Amino acid sequence: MELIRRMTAGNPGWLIRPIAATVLANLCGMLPYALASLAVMRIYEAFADTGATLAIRELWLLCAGMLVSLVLLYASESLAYRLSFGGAYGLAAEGRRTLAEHLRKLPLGTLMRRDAGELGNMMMGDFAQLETANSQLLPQIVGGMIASLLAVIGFLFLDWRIALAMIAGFPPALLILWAVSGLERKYGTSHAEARSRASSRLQEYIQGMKVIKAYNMRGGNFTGLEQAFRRLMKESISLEGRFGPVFLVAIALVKSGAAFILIAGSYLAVGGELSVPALAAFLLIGARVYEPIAGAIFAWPEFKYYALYGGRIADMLAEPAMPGDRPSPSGHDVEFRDVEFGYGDEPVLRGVSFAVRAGTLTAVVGPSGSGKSTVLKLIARFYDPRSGEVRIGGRPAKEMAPEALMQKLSMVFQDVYLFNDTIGNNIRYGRQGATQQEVEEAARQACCHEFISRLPGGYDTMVGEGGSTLSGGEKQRIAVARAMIKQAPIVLLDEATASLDPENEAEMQRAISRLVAGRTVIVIAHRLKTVVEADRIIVLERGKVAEQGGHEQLVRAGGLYARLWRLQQETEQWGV
Ligand SMILES: Nc1ncnc2c1ncn2[C@@H]1O[C@H](COP(=O)(O)OP(=O)(O)OP(=O)(O)O)[C@@H](O)[C@H]1O
Repeated sequence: MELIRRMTAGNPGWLIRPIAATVLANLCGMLPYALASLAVMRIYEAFADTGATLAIRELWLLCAGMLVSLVLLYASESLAYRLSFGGAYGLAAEGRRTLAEHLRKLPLGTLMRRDAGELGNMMMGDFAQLETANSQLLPQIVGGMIASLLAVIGFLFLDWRIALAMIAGFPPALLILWAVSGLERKYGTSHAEARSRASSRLQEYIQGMKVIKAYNMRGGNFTGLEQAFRRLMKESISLEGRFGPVFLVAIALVKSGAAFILIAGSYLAVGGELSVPALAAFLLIGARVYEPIAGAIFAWPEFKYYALYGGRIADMLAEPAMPGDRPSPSGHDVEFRDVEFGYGDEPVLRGVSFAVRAGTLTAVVGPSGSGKSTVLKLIARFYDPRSGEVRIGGRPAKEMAPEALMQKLSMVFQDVYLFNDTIGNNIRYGRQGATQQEVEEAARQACCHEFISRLPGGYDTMVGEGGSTLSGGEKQRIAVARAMIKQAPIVLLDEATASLDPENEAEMQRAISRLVAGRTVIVIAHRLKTVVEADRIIVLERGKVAEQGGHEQLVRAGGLYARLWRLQQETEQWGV
């Protein structure tokens, strides 16, 4: 059951029809042999000295039955083939959709614990392994088992002694397979890990190509990648080398049953207890049974190996989604109450408390690493605090459905990500279903309409993955347009530190002043103007609120803010 759960990534229903069709195909596969054996027996009885006459009509009927059974065999096998592939690919498509949806609901912390390439591998590679396993290996295994079971049951009715001879090699074969299954899982897990690691390292290598070229990196810089490939090679050889011979022995033992049929059958035939055609029929059907079992034995370890990938997907799906199902409240104020938080063991925010009134502008300042971005991430519920509370509109954020909370928030972070889609659609991600006019209006407000209109494809121009075809300033303004079209009442903003050219800088400032007008704004401030105009300034130092208040008040207090202020006047930048 656990194996099925893993192989179907939690959706076993998808395999019922393909398995039923495979069973049907195997039943149909036995039919021509059973009818042929019956015909041979009738002919033998007629010519042997038994006094029976040859029933031509019955023979014709048997021949017709064989023809029909061949047609049925073709029809059922093609049905099983279609359903197996349809089921396996449908299962993978549905599984990928479910996993993508689930990832969206997970806390960012859960995702961050994973290796960068692992989720991509899981989404494409692991599901591809399940496709192969469910479309090719599973029918082979199920078919093999059904065929052998039916043959053994049939033989038991005809002659239990022959049936026992037929399966004489099964118990030692099963014993061997059972004995190695623990070891096989161990080496299989190790191989799957090596494969996934090699894939992640390769992905990292390709993604970092810009830096690799820029710094002319080679040789020793890629020992990690080389080691990952070397380990994969060793694990592959070890897996095949260790277990291949074991399976060959198990198959030889199973097939040794044909020799036992011959010995036991000959003995019975000499004693007059078994007719020669019955012996021939047993050998004919017996040989037909061993092939699918051999196929199943070969497919089984591979299938179990793929189940490791299914297990990784099932484990990911079992990761708890972010809790909270209440709608967001109507208020737009934000409050931190004694918030403690850390990404790992080390605390990053330590007892942070502050309140932001609705419709005001609050600037968060502090030295690099003091926890400013973390504060914004907790408001957006990328993470939940370890203790204390983040409250929005007077209610704990962690009780709210993440989707409901997101409708209240617009975010513009420094590392703007644009999807590999048109510029228009990238703005429309802010509000699905927005009309072209609304998109253009948002772009005008965000001071990017002009440069978009100058592009050859206008709003239909494709943006490279990650926004690689646009300048830093253009990307930021598109992000502002995306936030603008959302019309959310709370805006979280991380001002750009990267210096833009004066024209871009002025446009960006204008775009942002339009975005924040009349909203609750919490901004990581890097610019003098923003700090001075803020209704309230929160000064963070090593994860604690060192001071808070208005600009004049904090300058007079002569604390950290006053020091930062003096430094800022020399460097023109906050967050020193
Ligand atoms: N995803 C993460 N995993 C682990 N540690 C993190 C993560 N993000 C931030 N940190 C750590 O948390 C601390 C606070 O980081 P944060 O980004 O909130 O600081 P910041 O004040 O915004 O810094 P900066 O002004 O340099 O952007 C830092 O020590 C940082 O190394």
